[in-house]
Amino acid sequence: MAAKIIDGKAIAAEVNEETRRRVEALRAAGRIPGLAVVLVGDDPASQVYVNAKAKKCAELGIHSDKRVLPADATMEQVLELIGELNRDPRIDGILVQSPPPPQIDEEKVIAAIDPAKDVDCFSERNVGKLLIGKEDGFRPCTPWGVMLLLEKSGIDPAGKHAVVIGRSNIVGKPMAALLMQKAKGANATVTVVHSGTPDIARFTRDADILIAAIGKPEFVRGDMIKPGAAVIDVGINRTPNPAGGRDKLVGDVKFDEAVEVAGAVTPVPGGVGPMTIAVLMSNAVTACERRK
Ligand SMILES: Nc1nc2c(c(=O)[nH]1)N[C@@H](CN(C=O)c1ccc(C(=O)N[C@@H](CCC(=O)O)C(=O)O)cc1)CN2
Repeated sequence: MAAKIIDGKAIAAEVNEETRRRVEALRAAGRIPGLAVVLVGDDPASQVYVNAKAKKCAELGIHSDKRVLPADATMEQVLELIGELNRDPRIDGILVQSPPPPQIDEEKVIAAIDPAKDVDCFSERNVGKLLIGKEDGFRPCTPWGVMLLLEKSGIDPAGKHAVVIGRSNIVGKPMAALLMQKAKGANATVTVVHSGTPDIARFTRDADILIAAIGKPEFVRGDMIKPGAAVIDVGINRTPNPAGGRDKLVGDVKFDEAVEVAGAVTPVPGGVGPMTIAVLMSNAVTACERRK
């Protein structure tokens, strides 16, 4: 039987509706949440994402401040801008679109963001809070988006074997931390596999929940999936369109094969991507709600 297709757009719309209500309540109290989105350079995919963030802010009533620095911007310029945004009382959340150009030390830039405005949850302080289960930091956008997709699709990780493919700071590591947390909607037994793991399929075939975040187009094939598993595809890979025109988007999972084996699967596009932006919006509003 073909797998259930998890509709990330529909679930993101539910999350956004809740965020819109919170914005309305803040505005009624004379407060307007503000999000600053910093793009260094002109990477086409990053431009798509920052524009999508600004558009979603406008839809939800969040003030957005998009700042674009040239591809040859210096560390000093980026740090000066972060300092300005840290001090700006209209700005509750700040993010720097990743990846920045090579001359920019991303770790130093993240460290310069006021942790109370770090709505990406990339800073050492907020990642630390996440690891120890403190809830006064922020929820990492893509991994928390995955947790919501599971919850809203009726997939409870408790007692299940979750396998995360990939160990990036943005997705793999926080994803594993969230899934293993002793909390309602989590409590999974987690394995993380990565480029240094021999025979990845040996682990993925045992996964009740498989999260693919390795950045390799269609890496997960049907024969790597346990029948009935939930397969969440975090990958967004751009490949040339054989028919010409715009690049084709493919995930880290070979969708046509996965759909024949899995119990549930997310598509690309329209799966995890919209959730990333929905959680970011929610985090920006949380930052505003917390501000004295
Ligand atoms: N500072 C950050 N940088 C990056 C993050 C992040 O969370 N914070 N994540 C990714 C990019 N990203 C958000 O920034 C992101 C990626 C994809 C989508 C999305 O909605 N994708 C659509 C397809 C859109 C398209 O490319 O045409 C989908 O999957 O349906 C949203 C956000 C790396 N950088």
